[in-house]
Amino acid sequence: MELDRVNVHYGAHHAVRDASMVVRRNQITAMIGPSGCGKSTVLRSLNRMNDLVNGARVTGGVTYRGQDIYAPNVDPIQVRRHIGMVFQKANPFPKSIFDNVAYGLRINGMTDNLADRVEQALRGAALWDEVKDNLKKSGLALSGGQQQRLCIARTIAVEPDVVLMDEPCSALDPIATVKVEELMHELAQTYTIVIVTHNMQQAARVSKYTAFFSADLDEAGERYGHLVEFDDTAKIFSSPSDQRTEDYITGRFG
Ligand SMILES: Nc1ncnc2c1ncn2[C@@H]1O[C@H](COP(=O)(O)OP(=O)(O)OP(=O)(O)O)[C@@H](O)[C@H]1O
Repeated sequence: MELDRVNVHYGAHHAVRDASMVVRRNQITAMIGPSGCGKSTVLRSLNRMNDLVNGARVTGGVTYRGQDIYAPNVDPIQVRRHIGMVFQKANPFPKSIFDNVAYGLRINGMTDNLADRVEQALRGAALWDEVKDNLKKSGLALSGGQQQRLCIARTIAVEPDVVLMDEPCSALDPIATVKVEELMHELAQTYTIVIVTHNMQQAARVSKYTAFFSADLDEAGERYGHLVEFDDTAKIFSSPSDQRTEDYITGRFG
């Protein structure tokens, strides 16, 4: 995917200015930066999730495999089918484990071999062994870490290309976090992953590329977010080009 000078407004507030970066296939790309610098906003612009936010407006180019996802003939629901999303707080439906995973499959008419598809998705999310004897149990009865993996299973069941993750581990304990991080590495063999994280160590551990965002004040004193630096994760964390990145990763601000 490619972002070309992406700008996002919420009503009159110009929240993100001129963010340009690429998202490489089958790699994990992390977005880091202090609170309010627009990481989630930019993430949501990658699958038109901002369309669902009142007053949000995205301008600039977002292309997926060369196609402008904001072009008038593009159906946002199809965009989200190819570019799925996992949220900060696991949000299983009040349904059985099976039906949680089958939900998107049914909506998208992917009901041939439904049970196999559900199994594959649960295996892909490293949850199958823990739930295979309890598929009728409510998704809400699982632990937090299991719920997040159920949400990952639900997302990958419809076979997206890209999985966007908005702070997927921030509500998890360290053991569940390690499981989801290990899972990300496995998922990256099949999917392209973009993760927003507050946790710099997590970005350093899991990602190949990192985008560092920051927030500044404009001439009118309004806060806006922007992309400071995008590079290999190893470079961002060892010898960043920009002093602001250096200050952030060494804990001098943010
Ligand atoms: N739904 C919304 N409606 C109005 N303004 C919003 C909305 N979501 C975000 N914003 C504003 O856009 C700016 C960027 O917010 P965003 O949540 O993208 O930042 P972030 O870097 O992900 O922050 P955090 O790390 O705290 O989650 C902030 O000023 C925020 O107040």
